[in-house]
Formats: sequence, structure tokens, C-alpha cells
Amino acid sequence: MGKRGKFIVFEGIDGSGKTTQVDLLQQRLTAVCKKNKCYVTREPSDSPPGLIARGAIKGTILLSPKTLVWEFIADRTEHVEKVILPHLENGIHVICDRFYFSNFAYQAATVGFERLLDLNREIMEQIRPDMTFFIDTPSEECARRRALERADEELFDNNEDLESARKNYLRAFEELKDIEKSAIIIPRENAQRTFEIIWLKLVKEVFEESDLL
Ligand SMILES: Nc1ncnc2c1ncn2[C@@H]1O[C@H](COP(=O)(O)OP(=O)(O)OP(=O)(O)O)[C@@H](O)[C@H]1O
Ligand SMILES: Cc1cn([C@H]2C[C@H](O)[C@@H](COP(=O)(O)O)O2)c(=O)[nH]c1=O
Repeated sequence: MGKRGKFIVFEGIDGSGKTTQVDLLQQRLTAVCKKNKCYVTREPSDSPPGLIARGAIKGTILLSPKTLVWEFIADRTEHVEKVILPHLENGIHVICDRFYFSNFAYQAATVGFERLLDLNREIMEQIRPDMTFFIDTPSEECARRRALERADEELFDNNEDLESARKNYLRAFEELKDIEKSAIIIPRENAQRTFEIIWLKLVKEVFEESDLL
């Protein structure tokens, strides 16, 4: 059987620049990896519970915050089993925009960090990212970018929630630092410069030379 693909996750508050970095990594891997393909995905995913969670975030479906916690867990269970693991097992690198750290950041205010660890335990036993990057853009800058884009208002689209999510992210990365491979990325003056820091870390700590041939 061929080598398993690598699983790389990007995290950050809304507007922090995750999707930009996901795109840059996809382009770089496509350019340099001759053997391994890469696959981009995101959470909430397109599974039925994932679509319900997206509806709740956009305000088209009304759910209690506690019910929403279960939708994220159900979505992640589907996503891991049906999308992420099959790709990795076929030797394809998977880049994911958000994973369980988003749960720790955004839902800790609803059910607490310990409960979320408990709910994600089975998933964490099945799969751990080879690296999680946290793009630590200040919440004021994220709010400014979202206003520029005139994005539709979403559930966590206010400075208070985003700042609380950022603090919860930092707490979760600190608490799990001995068992998770993660890196806090302070954005540089532009997205490309930020990406080069990320790429350097991946080449040093995640990809072996044979992955990049
Ligand atoms: N390093 C950067 N410097 C300046 N602007 C940036 C940078 N990275 C991304 N942006 C811009 O910020 C905006 C949000 O970026 P992006 O969509 O990548 O964020 P996101 O974290 O995926 O957001 P969301 O969670 O809301 O989907 C975009 O307009 C993007 O061009
Ligand atoms: C996986 C996950 C996501 N969320 C929230 C965080 C964001 O507000 C949205 C996703 O929006 P994006 O523009 O696609 O990044 O979902 C959450 O609260 N909990 C989670 O586990």
C-alpha cells in the first residue's frame, strides 16, 4: 500500500485569512508534488448536518446554540469517515479549512472546553492533523476586512464573539500543546509572505523529501 497523505488544517477567526492560505498551499503542493495529489475541504462540510450548521450560521435555520454543537460534531464525524480518511488512505494530502479547534474556539461559551474535548474524543482518536496553523489576525482587522467585503451578517460576526473565539483558540492551543502539532502564525505584511513562513515549517516538520519529488 502507498504512503498515507498528510492532513493540514488552517484555523482562525472569521476573516483572518485562512482560505487565502489554503489556496496558496494548494497551489504550491500542486506545483511541487509530482506524485501526491492534494484535496481541499472545509468545515462545516457539505454533509447533511454540515449544511444545517451553515444554515444556522447564516441565520436561515434557527437552532439553539446547544443543538448547533451537535451539528458540528455530527458533521465532523461524517466528514472524517467519508471524506478525510479515504483521501489520506489513498495517499492524497488533505488541506482543511477549520477542524475541531473551531469547536473549542466558538462553542466553549456554550458548553465549556472540557465538554467539547469529550465530544471530540472519538474523532481525535481516529485522526490528528499533521499540522494545525492558527492564523492569529487581530479581531479588529478581521472586522475591517469583513466590512470591506460587505459580507452577509453571520452568527459570530461581531467583535465581541470574535475576540472571545480568539482567546478560546489560544487557550485550546496552549492546553493541547503536548499532544497536537500546531503553530501560531502572526500574519506578515501580505498573504504571500505569511505563506512562505507556513511553507518553511511544513517542509521542515511535515513533508519528507520523498513527498515533494
Ligand atoms: N495577509 C493578509 N493581508 C491582508 N489581507 C488579507 C490577508 N490574508 C487575507 N486577506 C484578505 O482578507 C479577506 C479575508 O480573507 P479569507 O477569506 O482568506 O479569510 P477567512 O479566514 O477564510 O475568512 P472566513 O472565515 O470569513 O471565511 C480577503 O479579502 C483576503 O483577500
Ligand atoms: C467547524 C466550526 C465552524 N464554526 C463556525 C465558525 C465560522 O463562523 C463558521 C464557518 O464560516 P467560514 O466562513 O466557512 O469559516 O462556522 C463553529 O462555530 N464551530 C465549528 O466547529
